[in-house]
Amino acid sequence: MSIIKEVKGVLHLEEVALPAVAEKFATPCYVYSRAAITANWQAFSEQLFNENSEAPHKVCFAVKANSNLAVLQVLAELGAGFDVVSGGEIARVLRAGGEPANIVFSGVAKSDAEIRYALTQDIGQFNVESDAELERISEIASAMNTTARISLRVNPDVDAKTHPYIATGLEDNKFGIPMQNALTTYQRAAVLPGIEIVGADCHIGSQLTELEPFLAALERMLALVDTLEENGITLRHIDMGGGLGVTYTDEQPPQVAEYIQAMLKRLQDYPHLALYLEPGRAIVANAGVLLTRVEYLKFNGHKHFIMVDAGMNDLLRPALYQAHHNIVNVETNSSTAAITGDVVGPVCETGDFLGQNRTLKVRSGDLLAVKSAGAYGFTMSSNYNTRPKPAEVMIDGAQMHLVRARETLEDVWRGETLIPSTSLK
Ligand SMILES: Cc1ncc(COP(=O)(O)O)c(C=O)c1O
Ligand SMILES: N[C@@H](CCCC[NH3+])C(=O)O
Repeated sequence: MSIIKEVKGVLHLEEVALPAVAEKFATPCYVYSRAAITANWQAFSEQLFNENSEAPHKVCFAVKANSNLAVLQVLAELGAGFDVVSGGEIARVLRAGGEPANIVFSGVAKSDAEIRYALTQDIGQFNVESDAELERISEIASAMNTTARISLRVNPDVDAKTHPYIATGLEDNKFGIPMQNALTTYQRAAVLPGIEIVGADCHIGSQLTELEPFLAALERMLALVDTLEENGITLRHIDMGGGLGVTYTDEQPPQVAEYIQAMLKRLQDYPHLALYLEPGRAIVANAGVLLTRVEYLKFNGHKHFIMVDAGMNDLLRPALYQAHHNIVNVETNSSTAAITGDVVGPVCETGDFLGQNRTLKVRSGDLLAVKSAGAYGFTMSSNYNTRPKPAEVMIDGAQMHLVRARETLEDVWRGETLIPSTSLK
């Protein structure tokens, strides 16, 4: 869903003019649209939760994409489940009103404390990523006199055809249990105390723009389901992870309906199996922008630089994955000539850019919007260069809610202490 509208030369999110947000909350600043998050969620829920479906399908929002409490609250109120990867993310979901039973817990290195916390909160299931983790969950659950519901996260060895840093389902990746070992690990899980097998899980990567890798992974997972069945292990659901891509520039990922219907069609032969999904990016990426202001323009004789007040510490994706985010003027600027140059931040790194080779009509003081910044934006931000993290604002119709205040310097160095002074002798 396109959330940004131009009204008389000024960009709006829902009914709010973006310059008003910048004026009130300063820049840089993340701005999210509640309506867009809701619509993106509904695209999933309409496919999975309709009158024709009786299977208890679940959509578990991948919290790592955007863990702002208000974002989680909006989704919890819509009935979302949550895919988490840390004890901290479990705590956030609970704080935002999410149901423990709707939480699935992924991650390759869950600590004792995290496992204990998840069991205490009685979360829906652990997505177990190794034999060693399975043994540890069994020990802890047994000692706590409880049972952990588990799925094994299996690595289906499918090429997701995405950036290598965000492909997770290849043999070489650290994620999941190799498919050829899955039966043995399930058989072990079946006899371990404190363990209840409920499903199987995979996640092959992020920002997938083709349907084919999802369907290839599904085939491999269903072959595993058959093998398990032959060996007396019956699953209740199959979790196909997240990964559906979005349009940053001209990508044409499958529509949510097409993606889900293709999987449901294949699952018709398995009426007892519910489908779980873990979308992150598809729910929030295009529901948010990063607002930033131009500080200076510089021309070094052969190249233009547009220096803005947001850097790689605020939005890491361009530096880390050479990701392309469209960058646009918030107010039409007709009085200035266009320049082509790199949009760079204040951080002392050559890789600190938000966009390269962009053509914009800009002057110092102009407001820019970095689009599609709602996923893996704020959640990947840092305090590098002692830069306070930006504010986050949720737009809801004509209202703007500050849902996270910009950090102060005290926030940035909280917990640090000085050592007693040493005097020179
Ligand atoms: C286990 C797991 N589930 C879900 C997701 C969400 O992925 P996406 O944001 O691409 O939907 C990820 C991130 O790649 C993940 O690692
Ligand atoms: N952080 C990545 C997505 C990775 C998802 C984690 N498995 C991105 O910004 O595209």
